[in-house]
Amino acid sequence: MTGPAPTALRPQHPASRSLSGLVDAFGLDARGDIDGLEVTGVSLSTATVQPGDLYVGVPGRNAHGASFAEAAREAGAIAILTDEAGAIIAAGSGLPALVTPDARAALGDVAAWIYRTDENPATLFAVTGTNGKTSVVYLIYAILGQLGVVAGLTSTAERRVGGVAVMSSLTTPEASELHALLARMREAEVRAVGVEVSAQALSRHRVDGLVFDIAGFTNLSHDHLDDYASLEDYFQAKLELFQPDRSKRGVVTVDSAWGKRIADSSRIPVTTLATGSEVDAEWRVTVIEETAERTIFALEGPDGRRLETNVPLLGWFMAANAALAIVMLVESGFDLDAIAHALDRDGGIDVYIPGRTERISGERGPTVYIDYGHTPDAFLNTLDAVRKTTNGRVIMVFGADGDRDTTKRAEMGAIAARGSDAVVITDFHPRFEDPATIRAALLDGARAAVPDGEFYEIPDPRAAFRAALALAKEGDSVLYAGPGHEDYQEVAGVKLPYSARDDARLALREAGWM
Ligand SMILES: CC(=O)N[C@H]1[C@@H](OP(=O)(O)OP(=O)(O)OC[C@H]2O[C@@H](n3ccc(=O)[nH]c3=O)[C@H](O)[C@@H]2O)O[C@H](CO)[C@@H](O)[C@@H]1O[C@H](C)C(=O)N[C@@H](C)C(=O)N[C@H](CCC(=O)O)C(=O)O
Ligand SMILES: Nc1ncnc2c1ncn2[C@@H]1O[C@H](COP(=O)(O)OP(=O)(O)OP(=O)(O)O)[C@@H](O)[C@H]1O
Repeated sequence: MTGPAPTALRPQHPASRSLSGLVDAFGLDARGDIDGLEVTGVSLSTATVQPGDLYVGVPGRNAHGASFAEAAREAGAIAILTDEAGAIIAAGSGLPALVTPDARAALGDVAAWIYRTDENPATLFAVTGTNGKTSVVYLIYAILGQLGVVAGLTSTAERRVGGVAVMSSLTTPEASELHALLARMREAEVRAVGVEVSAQALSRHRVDGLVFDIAGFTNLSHDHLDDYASLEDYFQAKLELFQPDRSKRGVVTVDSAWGKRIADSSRIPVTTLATGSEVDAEWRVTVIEETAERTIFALEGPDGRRLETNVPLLGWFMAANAALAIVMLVESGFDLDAIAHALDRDGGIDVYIPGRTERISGERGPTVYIDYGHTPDAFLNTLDAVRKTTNGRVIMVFGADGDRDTTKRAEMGAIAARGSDAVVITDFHPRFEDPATIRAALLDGARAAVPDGEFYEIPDPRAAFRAALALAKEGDSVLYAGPGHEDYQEVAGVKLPYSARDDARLALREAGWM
């Protein structure tokens, strides 16, 4: 794929360690002369290799990473860590090989050793679930800031060290990048870090070499059935986070049966949280008021502990996300009263989450939200929240990912059709799929659910958004779901520049609403 070069935050002053020390520590089979070699970093991709790095060659979908050993050497790598097949492939590269049966499985501990991330670690918060991970990670980061704690985060949107941020590519970085990031955070005296953990990260060793202090679970619903054979397999991948080799304690939202199963099957101490009054839990969040600007909620816990505050985001689920963030902080040792005091002082949770039900319209005209929702459940919840705060019509714009779970498209179309007064179907990231086929699946789902619905099919997202805006009047809402914080559209292997947020602001100005 072509597009902007990946960026990653690494330690600015890495300490070197001896390569033979690494070989001894992990019982690696060293082939070639490694005498006197010092390693300062580790990378899984030639695109990110820096001088002094150990390059890690793992088998991939398209190639064995070891076939890029020569390029890694040219970029400054001093050796390659790989498997037996990789050692044969890399033999002519001029790099000494450190051989292990499964280099990906070894990577987390190797990266932890190279970056010494087990020394003086920050408190680590992991968040998993189908929807809400990024939001909870940002909420933890924001509340920590309000408590005066220097914090960091890694999410689908950004990696953040104190005030420094870079855009993310994967939701959870590869272990090499994650440990480098944690080392950089230690340099910046970050004391607490929120880490968004995808199921894929757990299945692919990306969070190896770490034990989280607190793991949080939001929810589970239909997604990623391209990566997992069934929802049960996807659930089992997430459940792994709530076991002693991954996390010390857990906080689990038990609104769904999946949450209850996590709480019952985990082998670490777990605290439960529920929304509303239907389900039993130790902590309970109750929504008091939902407006287009904020959601006010109460959180009640054991021993009569209680907090009332607000989050400047739309929807009951953002109150649930905020409650999960607060209970995770309490479980890590922060006092609920101290949190309540900081939030009262600041008039609520002072958070900005890029592209999550982000209201981008001004005082006049229809209310416009740009959202990252790309699952049936996210559509259901955001549409419900928008409907509750809209007097007029709700118009929805969306597309679906190409080369990703195709089985959710009909359901996305159906939910959009049922929840909106008009639907504009457009292109999202077609990738290598035919975009017309993706739109047709969404439209079929919409038409099957609401045969006489008002549907438009407009391939170009800029034109689609303008068409939706032209349908809207004062008092109406436009929900554009999918692109969220992203600044590109991926078509046939190329990332074309496109920010839905910037373009929507431009369209609002063109229409005279801003
Ligand atoms: C399908 C999949 O999992 N792909 C991952 C895989 O890439 P691949 O198998 O396609 O790699 P490949 O092209 O065969 O190359 C093999 C190796 O050679 C290296 N290489 C390749 C070419 C080169 O010039 N130089 C080089 O070093 C590659 O970095 C790789 O290590 O290995 C790469 C790193 O080794 C990953 O970055 C990549 O994740 C891709 C980008 C991905 O999209 N993964 C998805 C499934 C994912 O993880 N998604 C979740 C989303 C969760 C959510 O939002 O809910 C996530 O956590 O992001
Ligand atoms: N607790 C929740 N329950 C259901 N839907 C939610 C919840 N929180 C957020 N959403 C919806 O899901 C979308 C994605 O939210 P968020 O980015 O926080 O989730 P995520 O789990 O990080 O997703 P991804 O891994 O794809 O980045 C939001 O824009 C919103 O539409």
